[in-house]
Amino acid sequence: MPDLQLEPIPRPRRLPSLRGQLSLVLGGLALAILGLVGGYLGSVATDELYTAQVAAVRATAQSAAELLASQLRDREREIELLSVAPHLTAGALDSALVRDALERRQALHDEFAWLGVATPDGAVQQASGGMLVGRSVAQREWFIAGRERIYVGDVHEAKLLATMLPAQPNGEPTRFIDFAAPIRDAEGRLRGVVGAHAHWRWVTSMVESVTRRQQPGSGIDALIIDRQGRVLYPEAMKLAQVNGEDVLPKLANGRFEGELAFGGKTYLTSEAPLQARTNAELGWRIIARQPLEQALRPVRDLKRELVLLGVLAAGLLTLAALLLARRISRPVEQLARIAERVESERRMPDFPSEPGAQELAKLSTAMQSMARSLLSTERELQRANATLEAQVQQRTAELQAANAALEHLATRDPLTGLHNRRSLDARLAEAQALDRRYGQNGRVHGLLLIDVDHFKRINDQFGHPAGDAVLRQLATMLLASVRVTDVVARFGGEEFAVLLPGLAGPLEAVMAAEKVRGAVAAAVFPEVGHITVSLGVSLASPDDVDAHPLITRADAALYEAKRGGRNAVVLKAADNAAA
Ligand SMILES: Nc1nc2c(ncn2[C@@H]2O[C@H](COP(=O)(O)OP(=O)(O)OP(=O)(O)O)[C@@H](O)[C@H]2O)c(=O)[nH]1
Repeated sequence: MPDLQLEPIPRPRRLPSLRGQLSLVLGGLALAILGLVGGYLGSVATDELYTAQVAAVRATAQSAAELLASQLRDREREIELLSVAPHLTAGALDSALVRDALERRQALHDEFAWLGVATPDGAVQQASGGMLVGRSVAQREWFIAGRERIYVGDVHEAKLLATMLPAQPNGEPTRFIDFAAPIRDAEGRLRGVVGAHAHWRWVTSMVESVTRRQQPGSGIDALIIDRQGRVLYPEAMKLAQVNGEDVLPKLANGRFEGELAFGGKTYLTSEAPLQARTNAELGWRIIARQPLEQALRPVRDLKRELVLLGVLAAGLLTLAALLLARRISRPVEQLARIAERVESERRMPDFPSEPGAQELAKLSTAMQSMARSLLSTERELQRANATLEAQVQQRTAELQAANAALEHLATRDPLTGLHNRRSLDARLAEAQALDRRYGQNGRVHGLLLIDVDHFKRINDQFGHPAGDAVLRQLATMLLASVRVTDVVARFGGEEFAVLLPGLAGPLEAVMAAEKVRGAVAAAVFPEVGHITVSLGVSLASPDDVDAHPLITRADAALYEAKRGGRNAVVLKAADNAAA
Protein backbone atom coordinates (compact mmCIF):
# COMPACT_ATOMS: atom_id res chain seq x y z
CA MET A 1 0.00 0.00 0.00
CA PRO A 2 1.50 3.35 -0.96
CA ASP A 3 2.33 5.67 1.93
CA LEU A 4 -0.21 8.52 1.83
CA GLN A 5 1.66 11.71 2.69
CA LEU A 6 -1.03 14.29 3.42
CA GLU A 7 -0.17 17.96 3.19
CA PRO A 8 -0.64 19.69 6.58
CA ILE A 9 -3.81 21.81 6.57
CA PRO A 10 -2.76 25.47 6.43
CA ARG A 11 -4.06 27.53 9.34
CA PRO A 12 -6.68 29.93 8.02
CA ARG A 13 -5.72 33.58 8.45
CA ARG A 14 -7.84 35.50 10.94
CA LEU A 15 -11.12 36.19 9.15
CA PRO A 16 -14.21 37.99 10.40
CA SER A 17 -16.85 35.60 11.74
CA LEU A 18 -19.84 34.57 9.63
CA ARG A 19 -22.11 35.90 12.35
CA GLY A 20 -20.36 39.28 12.31
CA GLN A 21 -20.52 39.52 8.53
CA LEU A 22 -24.18 38.52 8.42
CA SER A 23 -25.04 41.00 11.19
CA LEU A 24 -23.21 43.73 9.32
CA VAL A 25 -24.86 43.01 5.98
CA LEU A 26 -28.37 42.43 7.34
CA GLY A 27 -28.15 45.32 9.80
CA GLY A 28 -26.69 47.64 7.17
CA LEU A 29 -29.36 46.62 4.67
CA ALA A 30 -32.14 47.13 7.19
CA LEU A 31 -30.75 50.52 8.19
CA ALA A 32 -30.33 51.59 4.56
CA ILE A 33 -33.92 50.58 3.74
CA LEU A 34 -35.15 52.25 6.90
CA GLY A 35 -33.19 55.39 6.07
CA LEU A 36 -34.53 55.53 2.50
CA VAL A 37 -38.15 54.68 3.32
CA GLY A 38 -38.11 56.77 6.50
CA GLY A 39 -36.50 59.69 4.70
CA TYR A 40 -38.99 59.51 1.86
CA LEU A 41 -42.04 59.10 4.12
CA GLY A 42 -40.68 61.81 6.41
CA SER A 43 -40.28 64.24 3.55
CA VAL A 44 -43.77 63.40 2.20
CA ALA A 45 -45.30 63.72 5.64
CA THR A 46 -43.57 66.99 6.43
CA ASP A 47 -44.65 68.40 3.06
CA GLU A 48 -48.20 67.29 3.81
CA LEU A 49 -48.06 68.84 7.26
CA TYR A 50 -46.75 72.11 5.89
CA THR A 51 -49.53 72.12 3.28
CA ALA A 52 -52.05 71.38 6.02
CA GLN A 53 -50.77 74.33 8.06
CA VAL A 54 -51.05 76.60 5.01
CA ALA A 55 -54.59 75.29 4.45
CA ALA A 56 -55.50 75.92 8.11
CA VAL A 57 -54.32 79.52 7.89
CA ARG A 58 -56.20 80.01 4.62
CA ALA A 59 -59.34 78.44 6.09
CA THR A 60 -59.14 80.79 9.08
CA ALA A 61 -58.96 83.83 6.83
CA GLN A 62 -61.83 82.57 4.70
CA SER A 63 -64.01 81.58 7.66
CA ALA A 64 -63.52 84.95 9.29
CA ALA A 65 -64.24 86.76 6.02
CA GLU A 66 -67.35 84.68 5.35
CA LEU A 67 -68.65 85.09 8.90
CA LEU A 68 -68.10 88.82 8.82
CA ALA A 69 -69.69 89.15 5.39
CA SER A 70 -72.76 87.18 6.40
CA GLN A 71 -73.17 89.02 9.72
CA LEU A 72 -72.78 92.43 8.11
CA ARG A 73 -75.28 91.48 5.44
CA ASP A 74 -77.75 90.35 8.13
CA ARG A 75 -77.42 93.69 9.96
CA GLU A 76 -77.74 95.53 6.68
CA ARG A 77 -80.96 93.64 5.95
CA GLU A 78 -82.15 94.39 9.44
CA ILE A 79 -81.81 98.14 8.82
CA GLU A 80 -83.32 97.77 5.36
CA LEU A 81 -86.33 95.94 6.84
CA LEU A 82 -86.64 98.61 9.51
CA SER A 83 -86.67 101.32 6.85
CA VAL A 84 -89.74 99.74 5.24
CA ALA A 85 -91.58 99.13 8.52
CA PRO A 86 -95.13 100.63 8.28
CA HIS A 87 -94.76 102.96 11.27
CA LEU A 88 -91.70 104.49 9.57
CA THR A 89 -93.03 104.68 6.03
CA ALA A 90 -96.26 106.24 7.37
CA GLY A 91 -96.94 108.14 10.53
CA ALA A 92 -94.89 110.37 12.70
CA LEU A 93 -91.19 109.56 12.96
CA ASP A 94 -91.06 110.83 16.53
CA SER A 95 -93.85 108.56 17.72
CA ALA A 96 -93.37 106.20 20.65
CA LEU A 97 -94.03 103.34 18.26
CA VAL A 98 -90.93 104.20 16.30
CA ARG A 99 -88.83 104.37 19.43
CA ASP A 100 -90.32 101.08 20.56
CA ALA A 101 -89.42 99.47 17.23
CA LEU A 102 -85.87 100.84 17.47
CA GLU A 103 -85.39 99.61 21.02
CA ARG A 104 -86.77 96.19 20.16
CA ARG A 105 -84.18 95.93 17.40
CA GLN A 106 -81.45 96.97 19.83
CA ALA A 107 -82.62 94.47 22.41
CA LEU A 108 -82.51 91.80 19.72
CA HIS A 109 -79.04 92.77 18.58
CA ASP A 110 -76.95 94.06 21.39
CA GLU A 111 -74.15 94.86 18.95
CA PHE A 112 -76.18 97.96 18.04
CA ALA A 113 -75.06 100.80 20.27
CA TRP A 114 -77.52 103.16 18.79
CA LEU A 115 -80.48 103.07 16.39
CA GLY A 116 -82.29 106.19 15.32
CA VAL A 117 -84.31 107.94 12.68
CA ALA A 118 -83.71 111.41 11.35
CA THR A 119 -85.69 113.70 9.14
CA PRO A 120 -84.43 114.34 5.58
CA ASP A 121 -82.67 117.46 6.88
CA GLY A 122 -80.77 115.52 9.53
CA ALA A 123 -82.70 116.16 12.76
CA VAL A 124 -82.85 113.04 14.93
CA GLN A 125 -86.52 112.29 15.61
CA GLN A 126 -86.38 109.16 17.61
CA ALA A 127 -83.55 106.91 18.90
CA SER A 128 -82.86 103.98 21.16
CA GLY A 129 -82.47 105.20 24.67
CA GLY A 130 -83.59 108.61 23.40
CA MET A 131 -79.97 109.44 22.69
CA LEU A 132 -79.25 112.31 20.26
CA VAL A 133 -82.95 113.05 19.81
CA GLY A 134 -83.21 116.62 18.51
CA ARG A 135 -79.56 116.71 17.51
CA SER A 136 -78.51 117.11 13.88
CA VAL A 137 -76.66 114.37 12.03
CA ALA A 138 -76.87 116.20 8.72
CA GLN A 139 -73.07 116.22 8.31
CA ARG A 140 -72.55 112.61 9.14
CA GLU A 141 -71.44 110.36 6.35
CA TRP A 142 -73.97 107.67 7.09
CA PHE A 143 -76.79 110.19 6.97
CA ILE A 144 -75.66 111.73 3.72
CA ALA A 145 -75.27 108.30 2.08
CA GLY A 146 -78.39 106.92 3.80
CA ARG A 147 -80.54 109.54 2.10
CA GLU A 148 -79.70 107.89 -1.20
CA ARG A 149 -79.21 104.19 -0.57
CA ILE A 150 -78.63 101.42 1.85
CA TYR A 151 -75.25 102.08 3.38
CA VAL A 152 -72.66 100.28 5.40
CA GLY A 153 -69.91 102.55 6.51
CA ASP A 154 -66.29 102.07 7.50
CA VAL A 155 -65.23 101.99 11.10
CA HIS A 156 -64.93 105.28 12.88
CA GLU A 157 -64.63 106.56 16.39
CA ALA A 158 -67.83 107.62 18.13
CA LYS A 159 -68.29 111.37 18.18
CA LEU A 160 -71.57 112.53 19.65
CA LEU A 161 -72.29 109.22 21.39
CA ALA A 162 -68.83 108.76 22.89
CA THR A 163 -69.80 110.57 26.06
CA MET A 164 -73.23 109.00 26.31
CA LEU A 165 -72.19 105.38 26.13
CA PRO A 166 -70.29 103.44 28.76
CA ALA A 167 -66.52 103.23 28.10
CA GLN A 168 -65.07 100.07 26.46
CA PRO A 169 -63.99 97.47 29.02
CA ASN A 170 -60.54 97.15 27.40
CA GLY A 171 -60.02 100.93 27.45
CA GLU A 172 -60.14 101.24 23.68
CA PRO A 173 -62.04 104.19 22.24
CA THR A 174 -65.65 103.46 21.28
CA ARG A 175 -65.82 102.73 17.61
CA PHE A 176 -68.69 101.99 15.31
CA ILE A 177 -69.53 100.84 11.91
CA ASP A 178 -72.59 102.49 10.54
CA PHE A 179 -75.65 101.13 8.76
CA ALA A 180 -78.21 103.44 7.15
CA ALA A 181 -81.20 103.23 4.85
CA PRO A 182 -83.60 105.81 3.38
CA ILE A 183 -87.22 105.88 4.64
CA ARG A 184 -89.64 106.55 1.85
CA ASP A 185 -93.41 106.93 1.82
CA ALA A 186 -95.77 105.02 -0.44
CA GLU A 187 -94.99 107.40 -3.30
CA GLY A 188 -91.30 106.94 -2.87
CA ARG A 189 -90.67 110.33 -1.38
CA LEU A 190 -87.88 110.56 1.22
CA ARG A 191 -89.32 110.74 4.69
CA GLY A 192 -86.12 110.40 6.55
CA VAL A 193 -83.12 108.13 7.22
CA VAL A 194 -82.86 105.24 9.63
CA GLY A 195 -79.33 104.70 10.95
CA ALA A 196 -77.58 102.32 13.30
CA HIS A 197 -74.14 102.23 14.95
CA ALA A 198 -72.85 98.74 15.57
CA HIS A 199 -70.00 98.29 18.00
CA TRP A 200 -66.65 97.68 16.34
CA ARG A 201 -66.08 95.19 19.17
CA TRP A 202 -68.89 93.07 17.63
CA VAL A 203 -66.84 92.82 14.42
CA THR A 204 -63.56 92.06 16.17
CA SER A 205 -65.17 89.49 18.44
CA MET A 206 -66.39 87.63 15.36
CA VAL A 207 -62.84 87.49 14.04
CA GLU A 208 -61.59 86.42 17.45
CA SER A 209 -64.25 83.69 17.64
CA VAL A 210 -62.90 82.25 14.38
CA THR A 211 -59.25 82.37 15.47
CA ARG A 212 -60.22 80.95 18.86
CA ARG A 213 -61.70 77.95 17.09
CA GLN A 214 -58.26 77.03 15.79
CA GLN A 215 -56.08 74.49 17.46
CA PRO A 216 -55.00 75.76 20.88
CA GLY A 217 -51.42 76.92 20.80
CA SER A 218 -51.47 77.22 17.02
CA GLY A 219 -50.77 80.96 17.41
CA ILE A 220 -53.11 81.85 14.51
CA ASP A 221 -54.47 85.37 14.67
CA ALA A 222 -56.21 87.60 12.18
CA LEU A 223 -55.92 91.18 10.96
CA ILE A 224 -58.50 93.36 9.31
CA ILE A 225 -57.14 95.95 6.92
CA ASP A 226 -59.15 98.34 4.82
CA ARG A 227 -58.98 99.19 1.17
CA GLN A 228 -56.20 101.74 1.80
CA GLY A 229 -54.06 99.19 3.62
CA ARG A 230 -54.77 100.61 7.05
CA VAL A 231 -54.91 98.19 9.89
CA LEU A 232 -58.34 98.20 11.54
CA TYR A 233 -57.73 95.34 13.87
CA PRO A 234 -55.95 94.45 16.11
CA GLU A 235 -55.81 97.67 18.06
CA ALA A 236 -52.11 97.46 18.97
CA MET A 237 -51.09 97.15 15.32
CA LYS A 238 -53.45 99.89 14.34
CA LEU A 239 -51.89 102.23 16.90
CA ALA A 240 -48.36 101.26 15.87
CA GLN A 241 -49.24 101.98 12.26
CA VAL A 242 -50.74 105.32 13.20
CA ASN A 243 -47.48 106.08 15.00
CA GLY A 244 -45.66 105.51 11.72
CA GLU A 245 -44.33 102.03 12.35
CA ASP A 246 -43.94 99.61 9.47
CA VAL A 247 -46.27 96.97 10.82
CA LEU A 248 -47.17 95.33 7.50
CA PRO A 249 -44.77 93.45 5.22
CA LYS A 250 -43.80 94.65 1.79
CA LEU A 251 -45.90 92.67 -0.66
CA ALA A 252 -44.37 91.47 -3.87
CA ASN A 253 -47.69 90.77 -5.60
CA GLY A 254 -50.03 92.86 -3.46
CA ARG A 255 -51.41 89.83 -1.66
CA PHE A 256 -50.82 88.55 1.83
CA GLU A 257 -49.92 85.02 0.88
CA GLY A 258 -47.11 82.67 1.93
CA GLU A 259 -44.26 83.38 4.34
CA LEU A 260 -44.18 87.09 5.18
CA ALA A 261 -42.32 89.13 7.77
CA PHE A 262 -44.39 91.23 10.16
CA GLY A 263 -42.10 93.46 12.23
CA GLY A 264 -39.12 91.11 11.92
CA LYS A 265 -41.06 87.93 12.63
CA THR A 266 -41.99 85.54 9.86
CA TYR A 267 -45.55 84.34 9.56
CA LEU A 268 -47.36 81.90 7.35
CA THR A 269 -49.99 84.21 5.90
CA SER A 270 -53.20 84.03 3.89
CA GLU A 271 -55.79 86.65 3.06
CA ALA A 272 -59.49 86.58 2.17
CA PRO A 273 -61.44 89.56 0.85
CA LEU A 274 -64.64 90.49 2.58
CA GLN A 275 -67.01 89.55 -0.24
CA ALA A 276 -69.41 92.35 -1.12
CA ARG A 277 -72.59 90.40 -1.31
CA THR A 278 -74.96 93.32 -0.87
CA ASN A 279 -74.25 96.98 -0.57
CA ALA A 280 -71.44 96.42 1.84
CA GLU A 281 -68.44 97.38 -0.17
CA LEU A 282 -66.07 98.01 2.60
CA GLY A 283 -63.11 96.59 0.71
CA TRP A 284 -61.73 94.98 3.85
CA ARG A 285 -59.30 92.13 3.75
CA ILE A 286 -59.09 89.56 6.49
CA ILE A 287 -55.53 88.35 6.93
CA ALA A 288 -54.92 85.21 8.93
CA ARG A 289 -51.36 84.53 9.99
CA GLN A 290 -49.46 82.04 12.03
CA PRO A 291 -45.91 82.44 13.27
CA LEU A 292 -43.76 80.28 11.02
CA GLU A 293 -42.01 78.91 14.05
CA GLN A 294 -45.36 77.62 15.38
CA ALA A 295 -46.56 76.53 11.94
CA LEU A 296 -43.46 74.41 11.55
CA ARG A 297 -43.64 73.02 15.05
CA PRO A 298 -45.75 69.98 14.04
CA VAL A 299 -43.31 69.43 11.17
CA ARG A 300 -40.41 69.59 13.61
CA ASP A 301 -42.29 67.40 16.07
CA LEU A 302 -42.98 64.89 13.31
CA LYS A 303 -39.35 64.94 12.24
CA ARG A 304 -38.24 64.39 15.83
CA GLU A 305 -40.75 61.56 16.22
CA LEU A 306 -39.57 60.07 12.95
CA VAL A 307 -35.96 60.23 14.10
CA LEU A 308 -36.90 58.65 17.43
CA LEU A 309 -38.98 56.04 15.66
CA GLY A 310 -36.12 55.51 13.23
CA VAL A 311 -33.62 55.01 16.06
CA LEU A 312 -36.02 52.61 17.75
CA ALA A 313 -36.67 50.75 14.50
CA ALA A 314 -32.94 50.72 13.75
CA GLY A 315 -32.29 49.24 17.19
CA LEU A 316 -34.98 46.61 16.67
CA LEU A 317 -33.77 45.86 13.16
CA THR A 318 -30.18 45.57 14.36
CA LEU A 319 -31.35 43.22 17.09
CA ALA A 320 -33.36 41.25 14.56
CA ALA A 321 -30.33 41.16 12.23
CA LEU A 322 -28.16 39.91 15.11
CA LEU A 323 -30.69 37.23 16.01
CA LEU A 324 -31.08 36.22 12.39
CA ALA A 325 -27.31 36.11 11.91
CA ARG A 326 -27.04 34.02 15.07
CA ARG A 327 -29.78 31.70 13.86
CA ILE A 328 -28.00 31.21 10.54
CA SER A 329 -24.46 30.93 11.89
CA ARG A 330 -25.14 28.85 15.01
CA PRO A 331 -25.76 25.55 13.19
CA VAL A 332 -22.63 26.16 11.07
CA GLU A 333 -20.57 26.79 14.24
CA GLN A 334 -22.15 23.73 15.82
CA LEU A 335 -21.18 21.59 12.81
CA ALA A 336 -17.63 23.00 12.95
CA ARG A 337 -17.40 22.06 16.65
CA ILE A 338 -18.74 18.58 15.87
CA ALA A 339 -16.09 18.17 13.14
CA GLU A 340 -13.40 19.20 15.67
CA ARG A 341 -14.77 16.68 18.16
CA VAL A 342 -14.67 13.93 15.53
CA GLU A 343 -10.99 14.76 15.06
CA SER A 344 -10.09 15.01 18.76
CA GLU A 345 -12.33 12.31 20.32
CA ARG A 346 -12.32 9.84 17.45
CA ARG A 347 -15.90 8.83 18.02
CA MET A 348 -19.23 9.56 16.42
CA PRO A 349 -20.76 12.61 18.11
CA ASP A 350 -24.46 13.58 18.15
CA PHE A 351 -25.39 15.67 15.14
CA PRO A 352 -28.11 18.34 15.49
CA SER A 353 -31.52 16.89 14.67
CA GLU A 354 -32.85 20.29 13.51
CA PRO A 355 -30.06 22.07 11.63
CA GLY A 356 -32.38 25.00 10.79
CA ALA A 357 -32.25 25.03 7.00
CA GLN A 358 -32.39 22.63 4.08
CA GLU A 359 -28.79 23.37 3.03
CA LEU A 360 -27.54 22.93 6.59
CA ALA A 361 -29.44 19.64 6.86
CA LYS A 362 -27.66 18.47 3.70
CA LEU A 363 -24.29 19.60 5.10
CA SER A 364 -25.03 17.85 8.40
CA THR A 365 -25.98 14.59 6.62
CA ALA A 366 -22.86 14.76 4.42
CA MET A 367 -20.65 15.39 7.48
CA GLN A 368 -22.30 12.52 9.36
CA SER A 369 -21.68 10.16 6.50
CA MET A 370 -18.08 11.42 6.11
CA ALA A 371 -17.41 11.09 9.87
CA ARG A 372 -18.92 7.60 9.93
CA SER A 373 -16.83 6.53 6.95
CA LEU A 374 -13.66 8.11 8.40
CA LEU A 375 -14.12 6.53 11.81
CA SER A 376 -14.92 3.13 10.34
CA THR A 377 -11.87 3.31 8.06
CA GLU A 378 -9.76 4.33 11.03
CA ARG A 379 -11.09 1.46 13.13
CA GLU A 380 -10.34 -0.98 10.31
CA LEU A 381 -6.85 0.46 10.04
CA GLN A 382 -6.35 0.10 13.79
CA ARG A 383 -7.53 -3.50 13.64
CA ALA A 384 -5.24 -4.19 10.68
CA ASN A 385 -2.39 -2.50 12.54
CA ALA A 386 -2.97 -4.60 15.64
CA THR A 387 -3.07 -7.81 13.56
CA LEU A 388 0.02 -6.72 11.71
CA GLU A 389 1.84 -5.95 14.94
CA ALA A 390 0.92 -9.36 16.40
CA GLN A 391 2.05 -11.00 13.19
CA VAL A 392 5.31 -9.06 13.25
CA GLN A 393 5.89 -10.06 16.91
CA GLN A 394 5.14 -13.70 16.14
CA ARG A 395 7.39 -13.67 13.08
CA THR A 396 10.13 -11.96 15.07
CA ALA A 397 9.89 -14.58 17.79
CA GLU A 398 9.94 -17.34 15.21
CA LEU A 399 12.87 -15.71 13.49
CA GLN A 400 14.68 -15.35 16.81
CA ALA A 401 14.01 -19.02 17.58
CA ALA A 402 15.15 -20.03 14.11
CA ASN A 403 18.23 -17.85 14.51
CA ALA A 404 18.92 -19.39 17.88
CA ALA A 405 18.44 -22.88 16.43
CA LEU A 406 20.64 -21.96 13.52
CA GLU A 407 23.20 -20.51 15.88
CA HIS A 408 23.01 -23.72 17.93
CA LEU A 409 23.37 -25.84 14.83
CA ALA A 410 26.28 -23.74 13.64
CA THR A 411 28.12 -23.68 16.95
CA ARG A 412 27.18 -26.96 18.66
CA ASP A 413 28.18 -30.51 18.17
CA PRO A 414 25.08 -32.59 17.46
CA LEU A 415 26.16 -35.65 19.45
CA THR A 416 27.29 -34.05 22.69
CA GLY A 417 25.75 -30.57 22.59
CA LEU A 418 29.18 -29.07 23.27
CA HIS A 419 30.71 -26.22 21.24
CA ASN A 420 31.92 -27.49 17.89
CA ARG A 421 35.30 -26.80 16.40
CA ARG A 422 34.12 -23.70 14.57
CA SER A 423 32.74 -22.21 17.75
CA LEU A 424 35.90 -23.10 19.63
CA ASP A 425 38.00 -21.33 17.01
CA ALA A 426 35.86 -18.22 17.43
CA ARG A 427 36.20 -18.35 21.23
CA LEU A 428 39.97 -18.86 20.95
CA ALA A 429 40.21 -15.78 18.70
CA GLU A 430 38.11 -13.82 21.22
CA ALA A 431 40.30 -15.01 24.12
CA GLN A 432 43.41 -13.96 22.27
CA ALA A 433 41.96 -10.51 21.59
CA LEU A 434 40.98 -10.14 25.26
CA ASP A 435 44.46 -11.24 26.41
CA ARG A 436 46.01 -8.71 24.11
CA ARG A 437 43.91 -6.00 25.51
CA TYR A 438 43.91 -6.95 29.21
CA GLY A 439 46.96 -9.26 29.37
CA GLN A 440 49.10 -6.80 31.34
CA ASN A 441 47.95 -8.29 34.64
CA GLY A 442 49.68 -11.55 33.72
CA ARG A 443 46.56 -13.56 33.04
CA VAL A 444 46.51 -15.73 29.88
CA HIS A 445 44.27 -18.35 28.43
CA GLY A 446 45.21 -21.95 28.02
CA LEU A 447 43.94 -24.96 26.07
CA LEU A 448 43.41 -28.59 27.04
CA LEU A 449 43.20 -31.21 24.28
CA ILE A 450 41.62 -34.44 25.60
CA ASP A 451 41.68 -37.71 23.67
CA VAL A 452 40.07 -40.98 24.77
CA ASP A 453 42.65 -43.75 25.03
CA HIS A 454 42.10 -46.68 22.71
CA PHE A 455 38.67 -45.59 21.73
CA LYS A 456 38.79 -47.65 18.62
CA ARG A 457 38.76 -50.73 20.82
CA ILE A 458 35.65 -49.53 22.64
CA ASN A 459 33.89 -49.08 19.37
CA ASP A 460 35.09 -52.37 18.14
CA GLN A 461 34.26 -54.22 21.33
CA PHE A 462 30.95 -52.62 22.38
CA GLY A 463 29.72 -51.13 19.15
CA HIS A 464 29.52 -47.67 17.79
CA PRO A 465 26.40 -46.63 19.78
CA ALA A 466 28.20 -47.56 23.02
CA GLY A 467 31.11 -45.42 21.83
CA ASP A 468 28.65 -42.54 21.26
CA ALA A 469 27.29 -43.01 24.75
CA VAL A 470 30.82 -42.83 26.16
CA LEU A 471 31.42 -39.64 24.25
CA ARG A 472 28.15 -38.07 25.60
CA GLN A 473 28.99 -39.08 29.18
CA LEU A 474 32.47 -37.71 28.79
CA ALA A 475 30.99 -34.39 27.58
CA THR A 476 28.82 -34.22 30.70
CA MET A 477 31.77 -35.01 32.93
CA LEU A 478 33.91 -32.35 31.27
CA LEU A 479 31.26 -29.70 31.76
CA ALA A 480 31.01 -30.70 35.42
CA SER A 481 34.80 -30.70 35.92
CA VAL A 482 35.65 -27.23 34.64
CA ARG A 483 34.54 -23.65 35.53
CA VAL A 484 31.46 -22.19 33.96
CA THR A 485 33.64 -19.58 32.28
CA ASP A 486 35.61 -22.37 30.54
CA VAL A 487 34.55 -23.41 27.06
CA VAL A 488 34.19 -27.16 26.49
CA ALA A 489 34.18 -28.24 22.86
CA ARG A 490 34.27 -31.38 20.81
CA PHE A 491 37.50 -31.01 18.89
CA GLY A 492 36.76 -33.89 16.47
CA GLY A 493 36.14 -37.68 16.67
CA GLU A 494 36.86 -38.86 20.20
CA GLU A 495 38.91 -35.72 20.93
CA PHE A 496 37.71 -32.84 23.18
CA ALA A 497 39.08 -29.39 23.96
CA VAL A 498 38.68 -27.03 26.90
CA LEU A 499 39.48 -23.33 26.62
CA LEU A 500 40.57 -22.00 30.01
CA PRO A 501 40.48 -18.18 30.09
CA GLY A 502 42.16 -15.98 32.73
CA LEU A 503 44.86 -18.43 33.95
CA ALA A 504 47.39 -17.21 36.47
CA GLY A 505 49.99 -19.66 35.07
CA PRO A 506 50.69 -23.13 33.59
CA LEU A 507 50.17 -24.84 36.92
CA GLU A 508 46.57 -23.81 37.04
CA ALA A 509 46.07 -25.35 33.57
CA VAL A 510 47.81 -28.57 34.54
CA MET A 511 45.70 -28.83 37.67
CA ALA A 512 42.53 -28.46 35.62
CA ALA A 513 43.82 -31.17 33.26
CA GLU A 514 44.66 -33.47 36.14
CA LYS A 515 41.23 -32.96 37.58
CA VAL A 516 39.68 -34.09 34.31
CA ARG A 517 42.00 -37.00 33.88
CA GLY A 518 41.43 -38.21 37.44
CA ALA A 519 37.64 -37.82 37.17
CA VAL A 520 37.48 -39.86 33.93
CA ALA A 521 39.76 -42.54 35.29
CA ALA A 522 37.59 -42.83 38.37
CA ALA A 523 34.29 -42.88 36.51
CA VAL A 524 32.46 -46.01 35.45
CA PHE A 525 30.94 -45.94 31.98
CA PRO A 526 27.88 -48.18 31.64
CA GLU A 527 28.43 -51.15 29.42
CA VAL A 528 32.07 -50.10 28.85
CA GLY A 529 33.42 -49.88 32.39
CA HIS A 530 36.54 -47.81 33.01
CA ILE A 531 38.30 -45.70 30.43
CA THR A 532 41.13 -43.23 30.50
CA VAL A 533 42.00 -40.04 28.70
CA SER A 534 45.28 -38.33 27.71
CA LEU A 535 45.58 -34.55 27.92
CA GLY A 536 47.85 -32.06 26.17
CA VAL A 537 48.10 -28.68 27.86
CA SER A 538 49.36 -25.39 26.44
CA LEU A 539 49.21 -21.69 27.36
CA ALA A 540 48.84 -18.83 24.95
CA SER A 541 51.90 -16.79 24.22
CA PRO A 542 52.08 -13.10 23.28
CA ASP A 543 54.07 -14.24 20.26
CA ASP A 544 51.17 -16.29 18.91
CA VAL A 545 49.83 -14.65 15.77
CA ASP A 546 46.57 -16.57 16.12
CA ALA A 547 45.22 -19.65 17.88
CA HIS A 548 47.01 -22.03 15.65
CA PRO A 549 50.38 -22.18 17.55
CA LEU A 550 48.48 -22.73 20.79
CA ILE A 551 46.58 -25.69 19.28
CA THR A 552 49.76 -27.05 17.74
CA ARG A 553 51.51 -26.93 21.10
CA ALA A 554 48.60 -28.61 22.89
CA ASP A 555 48.41 -31.23 20.17
CA ALA A 556 52.15 -31.89 20.54
CA ALA A 557 51.73 -32.21 24.29
CA LEU A 558 48.86 -34.67 23.72
CA TYR A 559 51.01 -36.67 21.39
CA GLU A 560 53.65 -36.79 24.06
CA ALA A 561 51.12 -37.95 26.64
CA LYS A 562 49.97 -40.77 24.33
CA ARG A 563 53.52 -41.74 23.58
CA GLY A 564 54.41 -41.68 27.25
CA GLY A 565 51.84 -44.39 27.99
CA ARG A 566 48.48 -42.58 28.03
CA ASN A 567 46.23 -41.59 30.99
CA ALA A 568 48.63 -38.68 31.46
CA VAL A 569 48.84 -34.90 31.32
CA VAL A 570 51.64 -33.16 29.37
CA LEU A 571 52.24 -29.41 29.30
CA LYS A 572 53.81 -27.90 26.26
CA ALA A 573 54.98 -24.38 26.80
CA ALA A 574 55.72 -21.87 24.08
CA ASP A 575 59.26 -21.71 22.84
CA ASN A 576 60.05 -18.44 24.60
CA ALA A 577 58.27 -19.43 27.83
CA ALA A 578 59.91 -21.04 30.79
CA ALA A 579 58.92 -24.78 30.93
N1 LIG B 1 31.65 -44.52 18.45
C1 LIG B 1 32.28 -43.58 17.82
N2 LIG B 1 33.50 -43.74 17.43
C2 LIG B 1 34.22 -42.75 16.84
C3 LIG B 1 33.65 -41.50 16.63
N3 LIG B 1 34.59 -40.71 16.04
C4 LIG B 1 35.70 -41.45 15.91
N4 LIG B 1 35.48 -42.66 16.38
C5 LIG B 1 36.41 -43.76 16.45
O1 LIG B 1 37.48 -43.50 17.32
C6 LIG B 1 38.55 -44.30 16.94
C7 LIG B 1 39.81 -43.64 17.06
O2 LIG B 1 40.82 -44.48 16.94
P1 LIG B 1 42.29 -44.15 16.85
O3 LIG B 1 42.56 -42.84 16.25
O4 LIG B 1 43.04 -45.24 16.15
O5 LIG B 1 42.85 -44.08 18.33
P2 LIG B 1 42.60 -45.03 19.57
O6 LIG B 1 42.04 -46.26 19.23
O7 LIG B 1 41.80 -44.23 20.57
O8 LIG B 1 44.00 -45.14 20.14
P3 LIG B 1 44.86 -44.10 20.83
O9 LIG B 1 44.34 -42.76 20.58
O10 LIG B 1 46.20 -44.14 20.28
O11 LIG B 1 44.82 -44.36 22.25
C8 LIG B 1 38.21 -44.76 15.51
O12 LIG B 1 37.94 -46.20 15.55
C9 LIG B 1 37.02 -44.06 15.14
O13 LIG B 1 36.16 -44.78 14.31
C10 LIG B 1 32.37 -41.31 17.04
O14 LIG B 1 31.78 -40.27 16.85
N5 LIG B 1 31.72 -42.37 17.62
